[in-house]
Amino acid sequence: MAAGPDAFVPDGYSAGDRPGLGARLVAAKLLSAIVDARTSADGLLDAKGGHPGFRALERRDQGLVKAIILTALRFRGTIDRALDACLDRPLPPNASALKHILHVGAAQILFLDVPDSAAVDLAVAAAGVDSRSQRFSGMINAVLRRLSREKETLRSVAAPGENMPEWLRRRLVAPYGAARADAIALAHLSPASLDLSVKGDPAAWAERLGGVALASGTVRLGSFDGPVTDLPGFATGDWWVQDAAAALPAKLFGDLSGKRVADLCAAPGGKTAQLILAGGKVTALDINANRMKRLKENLARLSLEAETVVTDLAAYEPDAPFDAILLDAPCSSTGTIRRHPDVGYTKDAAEIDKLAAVQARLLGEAARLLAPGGRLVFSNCSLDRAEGEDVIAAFLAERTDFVRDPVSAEELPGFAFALTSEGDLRTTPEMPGAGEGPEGGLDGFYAARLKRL
Ligand SMILES: C[S@@+](CC[C@H](N)C(=O)[O-])C[C@H]1O[C@@H](n2cnc3c(N)ncnc32)[C@H](O)[C@@H]1O
Repeated sequence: MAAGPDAFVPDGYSAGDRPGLGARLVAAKLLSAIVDARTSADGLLDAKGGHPGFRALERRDQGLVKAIILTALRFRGTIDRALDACLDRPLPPNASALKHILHVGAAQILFLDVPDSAAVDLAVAAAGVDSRSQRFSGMINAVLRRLSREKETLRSVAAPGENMPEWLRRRLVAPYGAARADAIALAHLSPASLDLSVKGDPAAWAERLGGVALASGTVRLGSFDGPVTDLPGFATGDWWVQDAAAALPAKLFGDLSGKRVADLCAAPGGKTAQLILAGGKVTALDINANRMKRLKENLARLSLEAETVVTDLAAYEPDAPFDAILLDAPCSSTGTIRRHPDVGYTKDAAEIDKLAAVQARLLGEAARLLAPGGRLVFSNCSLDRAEGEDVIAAFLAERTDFVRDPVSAEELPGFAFALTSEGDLRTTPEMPGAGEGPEGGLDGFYAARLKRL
């Protein structure tokens, strides 16, 4: 039997006794798993494979837990400051369970459309069933009530960088400067738009779905908060979800008609679909069998075909070299924080250095599979130079049989602003995307195109 919200409740008490309590207990528990145990939120907040407590909640409560957690992470700095302003004395050290209960309450009071009284009462009730927090019930009540009274002043973001974990801010200030790091931090506070890559006719799909067609062909629907599977064109396989920036690296190959193409870190297959539609005879490779299963399902829905191989790239020995290779390498994903605000709390600088070494190794493996004269695009969704520009600089310094093949503005209509002086692609979340207002924003991406001499 799956553990329900009662799994977090002591004997003799049922979370079901109090509507909404189960959702708050699960939210506090999962916030702890993310912040203290550095577990990825995606894995926990999955209706099928997620945390048992989350899976056991009603669909509506699952939506609430998701909203609470994403908001609590997005505004973690602001919430910390607001709570500090309402506390008479600092929280006791090691009172992590108490802190999560307060953050769950504060996220609702400051940023979500939940009656303040319910948020306060349920935080007090959540403390009542947690042996470590019981004795703080009175304090929680007083602090959250004060927060509710003063929320108009306390919820504004005091400094652009206050919601960005310090380690990440340091990593971004160095390459981008303080002003751009601040702009990135502010962009992280708004959820990303829903972007679709379409098999054909972006203008018609934009009109049909009520979105806009970007110059790159992406259809942007702005904020969307429902199951994408219900949208026209999903069941018929006319489009797939893909951020506008994530769709750019595969475009750097242009027409692939008649070419042997390898997508070497392929799953779940957004870029594989693009390579097939560009005319390539595509081999999609990935080390992860579960993710490859998703790639196959995605291609089947889109009625697209590729050869699929599940293996470690290091062990792959194809019959012949490839004319074009995409290496969309695993990375820290700091470019996707608008969608995944947990990344700032589950990753750190040491992990970035580790991933940079993995990327360098995978790039070496990809290079041995490319035919002379062939092109290789290296990409990933990190904002960090160590995982992007530095990997390519080190590779080119060592491999004199490869040169950079700079991308020109004409190749990426509407995205000239994202090209570096060396001809690489570099997007960051504060960039315009659709050009203006809330429709703006892009995931952070890096891509470099190389040519084998
Ligand atoms: C960023 S994801 C790829 C996303 C994909 N290109 C897309 O657009 O849908 C990176 C992928 O690299 C795969 N991977 C990591 N290490 C690998 C290795 N040594 N060999 C092959 N694939 C690997 C992971 O399983 C993961 O699916």
